Amino acid sequence: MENKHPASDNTKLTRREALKLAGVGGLGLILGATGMKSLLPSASTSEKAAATPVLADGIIPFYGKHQAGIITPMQDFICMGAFDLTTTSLDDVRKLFQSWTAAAARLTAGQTVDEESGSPHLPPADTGESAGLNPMRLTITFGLGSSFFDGRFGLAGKRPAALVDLPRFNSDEIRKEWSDGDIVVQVCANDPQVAFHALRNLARIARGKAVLHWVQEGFQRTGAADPSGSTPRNLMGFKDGTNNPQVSDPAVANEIVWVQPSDEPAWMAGGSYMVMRRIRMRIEVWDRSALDDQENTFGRHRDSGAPLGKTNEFDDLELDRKDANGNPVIPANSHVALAHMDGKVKILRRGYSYSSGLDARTGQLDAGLLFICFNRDPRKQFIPMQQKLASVDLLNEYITHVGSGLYACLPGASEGGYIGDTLF
Ligand SMILES: C=CC1=C(C)c2cc3[nH]c(cc4nc(cc5[nH]c(cc1n2)c(C)c5CCC(=O)O)C(CCC(=O)O)=C4C)c(C)c3C=C
Ligand SMILES: [Fe+2]
Repeated sequence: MENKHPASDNTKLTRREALKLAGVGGLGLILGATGMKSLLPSASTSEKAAATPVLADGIIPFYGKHQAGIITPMQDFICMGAFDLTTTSLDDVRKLFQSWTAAAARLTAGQTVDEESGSPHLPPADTGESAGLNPMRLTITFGLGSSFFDGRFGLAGKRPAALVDLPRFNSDEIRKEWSDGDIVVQVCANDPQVAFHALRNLARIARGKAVLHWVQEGFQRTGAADPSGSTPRNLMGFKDGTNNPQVSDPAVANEIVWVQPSDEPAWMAGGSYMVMRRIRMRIEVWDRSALDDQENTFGRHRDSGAPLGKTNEFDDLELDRKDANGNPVIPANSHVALAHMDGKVKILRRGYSYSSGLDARTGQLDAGLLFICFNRDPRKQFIPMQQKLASVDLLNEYITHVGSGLYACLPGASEGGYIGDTLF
């Protein structure tokens, strides 16, 4: 995860500015042949032909070797949902993914979900709430849960060995309503309405074939609130994401995130495994604990984000450093000391804070971390790491895992193909 927030992501051009820039041509704006109808509110036909600008900064290409939304630098908002298939026909599943692929390509390019029929007697193709909006770096990422391979579609033999049922970890209080699902769709954007619009329209397309099982939303501080793009803070007040691997380096991404052609099965090459954990924080208890307890819990200073005993956020973690009494400066059961895994096991974290009102039973805030990570093989990465954390992490006093899912995120699709075409 990179922590730079391009300030331009939040720059919405007015129609006049967009047309002006389009006239300049070749200076950062691309004129998309497919058009950007939803970007410009009502334009005359001649204007549309002359200027259908694509805001280079607002668009993340949908097609490619890998799905977007995995090593993509994080957007400000997430709206993700899991679907359960109601059809038992593989042909229906294929058609669903073909329709979703076409819709996702349009939406991420800032277009409506489909062409309108023009008939006032039919429901509009698009629900309309993102009309005129910049796509705001929208990405849509699809994954398959283990239940997808349960035999309904004749694909049981194709289930990846890495797509295990996650074990029950110490202190888990996992609830079905926030867990699993046949298919997961992760939607991220720098605008919550753009993200919601995409998931809602994908759910509409799925009608008769799949229904939503859960929807979870998350946020971090926006690029507008922190144009410098420093590491975002979680709801416990600590910088979260500092020591994420530098996946802009392809060698690092191939090692940690992407399933390689040499890995099994072949149809997952270029894909990745996503773990989702809804982790509730006992915020009220945390807020009553002393600053030094908080810092010992994470093993980092709250203000700077530096490892305990150091000054700067990106200073090296030196876990064997001792104080004058011979005790580790960073407690051995602190979160970072454990999650570091001796530097041998790494994951790519891409989580968001969530806030879901009040728990009516306790009168406490229902808030925490929608933890999301990507890894090449969860049996070697997430699972051993979480086993270690679940057993002794000081952070466990303040958190509970209440939702869970593991999904095989398919490789990317090329134009003319569809997400899932390597499998069905
Ligand atoms: C199994 C993986 C992890 C879970 C679950 C997890 C939960 C969790 N983490 C924080 C806050 C922080 N985590 C930090 C570092 C960090 N966390 C993980 C893994 C999981 N975290 C890793 C691999 C690392 C990096 C370790 C390293 O090598 O340095 C930090 C420190 C800053 C940073 O590097 O990001 C914070 C803060 C919370 C609040 C949480 C559950 C609610
Ligand atoms: Fe962590």
